[in-house]
Amino acid sequence: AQEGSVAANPQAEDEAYVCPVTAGSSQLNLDFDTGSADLWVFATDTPSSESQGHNLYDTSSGQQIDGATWDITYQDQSGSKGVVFSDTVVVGGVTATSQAVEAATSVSTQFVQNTGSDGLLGLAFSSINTVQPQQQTTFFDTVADSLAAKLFTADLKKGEAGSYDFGYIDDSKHTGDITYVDVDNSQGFWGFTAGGYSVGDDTSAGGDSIGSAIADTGTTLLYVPSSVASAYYQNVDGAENDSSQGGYVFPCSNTLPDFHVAIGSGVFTVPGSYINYAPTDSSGSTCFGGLQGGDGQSLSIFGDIFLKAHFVVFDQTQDSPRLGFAPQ
Ligand SMILES: O=C(Cc1ccccc1)Nn1cnc2ccccc21
Repeated sequence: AQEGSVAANPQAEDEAYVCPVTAGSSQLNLDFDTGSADLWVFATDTPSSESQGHNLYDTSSGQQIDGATWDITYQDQSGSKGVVFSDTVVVGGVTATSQAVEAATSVSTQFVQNTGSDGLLGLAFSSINTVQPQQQTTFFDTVADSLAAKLFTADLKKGEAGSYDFGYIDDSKHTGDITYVDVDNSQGFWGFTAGGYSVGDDTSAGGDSIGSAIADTGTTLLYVPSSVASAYYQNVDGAENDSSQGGYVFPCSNTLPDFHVAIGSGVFTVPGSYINYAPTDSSGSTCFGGLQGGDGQSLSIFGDIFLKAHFVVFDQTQDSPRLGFAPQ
């Protein structure tokens, strides 16, 4: 049975986390993304005007899947599209022998400009993989039956390398028990229900329930209902929701309160320091919040700001999928 571990390296400001992957004969740094299900890469097929500064997948090592194409657009309207090869993909020693590697023939500017990432490795459910006419499986689904245990874990960290482990739980990476909750994968995501929340020294996480949420390593920040974000920033002097800056900003001199959320039988805390995401300009006087209100959508996105404060188990060992959360 296979098991393995790979480093998750933070990009600037923990905007994303990239992991070393071997695809065929190529070494790539890919953004592991539990919010999507395509493994796509910058490749020798990618126009050179779009691929400068990126490591490239050499398509000559793979077998092109005849007629297969893909096209993905993310929530922020970034995206890419292309053709598909079958090749060997190795992550932390775990080998997928016939993995669909989606080579980009067109990539949007957000990805072109982020030269620290050579593509994405989707870890959501294969039901939302975009390859047509025949849908392909994620890396995890491709290797799942060969793993010692059908699960992977994410141990992202603030400002330092964490890890993704496949096939086993490393109990040295978490303190306390793992709290498991049911997953609703009907939309292809690692969906769960978040309960009440509280702010600062009140660790009760009572109050109104946050509701439907997804665990999304491909999203940088933590997006909650606008009422929750408003209640949080009431506790921050000088905070304002500035649409021209894209959301809540506040004077960087603030010490931000912790944010607590009930999930299953547990209460999970995001330290206030994690919610002071980054300065909005070089003067460093105004800072952008790591906790933001969703743009009216009913789905909360528990992105890296939340995930990097915890050890998270993405578990398909049971008849139905589940998520496990533990303090790190
Ligand atoms: O798109 C999202 C947020 C989202 C909103 C609603 C439903 C599901 C996910 N995350 N994401 C996941 N991978 C990404 C890659 C680029 C940009 C955003 C990305």
